[in-house]
Amino acid sequence: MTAAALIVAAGRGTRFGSEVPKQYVPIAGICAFRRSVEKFLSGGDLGLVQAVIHPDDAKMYADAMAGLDDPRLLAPVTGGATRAQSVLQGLEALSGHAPDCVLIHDAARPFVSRRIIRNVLDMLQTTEAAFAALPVVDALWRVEEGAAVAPVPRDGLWRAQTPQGFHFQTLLKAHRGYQGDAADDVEIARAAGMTARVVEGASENFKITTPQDLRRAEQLVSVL
Ligand SMILES: Nc1ccn([C@@H]2O[C@H](COP(=O)(O)OP(=O)(O)OP(=O)(O)O)[C@@H](O)[C@H]2O)c(=O)n1
Ligand SMILES: C[C@](O)(CO)[C@H](O)COP(=O)(O)O
Repeated sequence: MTAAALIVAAGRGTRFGSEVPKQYVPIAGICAFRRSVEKFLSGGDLGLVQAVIHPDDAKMYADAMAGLDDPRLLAPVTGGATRAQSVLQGLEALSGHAPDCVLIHDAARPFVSRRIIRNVLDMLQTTEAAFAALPVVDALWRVEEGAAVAPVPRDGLWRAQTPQGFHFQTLLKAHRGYQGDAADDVEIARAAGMTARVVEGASENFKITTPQDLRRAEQLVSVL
């Protein structure tokens, strides 16, 4: 089974709020985007790695990936205004290479492990879609005006992460037929009738969304 990774990095990081988009902000000298790309290039199970970037970021991308001379890393393509559009652009770019499956990953999740990548790939041997996620363990409350108003049952609730893996042709067809944005690619796959199975993620595989997440990333790197 041939596999490609698609790493989406065309977002603007509005919640993070820095001038440099969060995926290019250094974490102990190496940005999240490069850390993510390196993780998928290591281990040798991904035949191709396709990055999707914002049209304004070509120079930052070149600087971030400087010295990464792995022929499996394809030239980046530009994304769109929504994450779903960016993924579709990446899938179209990969379609000429016709991989059997694709693992889609947020550039902003730099601490994905080899274990998770391997387990998502392994799950794709027996199912058409598989994604990393963690079960919700805390009590959930609906809060209004700063006060708890109703408990929300947490049974069966999982927090989605990436990578999210799919049989390539089925996902490409699903994306081409999908209108609007989506929380993630599992939503698009399910809308097309695919079954998506869960693989255990990890708390370290968090997404850098706010400046607080960057501080957490710096702390994590300091103890690795
Ligand atoms: N149009 C978009 C939007 C998002 N992404 C990517 O999707 C991943 C997850 O998205 P998120 O954390 O929401 O990133 P941003 O959209 O950049 O953040 P924000 O919503 O705060 O603006 C990121 O790696 C981001 O670069 C993308 O490629 N294209
Ligand atoms: C795809 C994702 O990372 C799954 O957790 C997530 O949906 C990305 O964006 P969000 O806007 O932070 O939900």
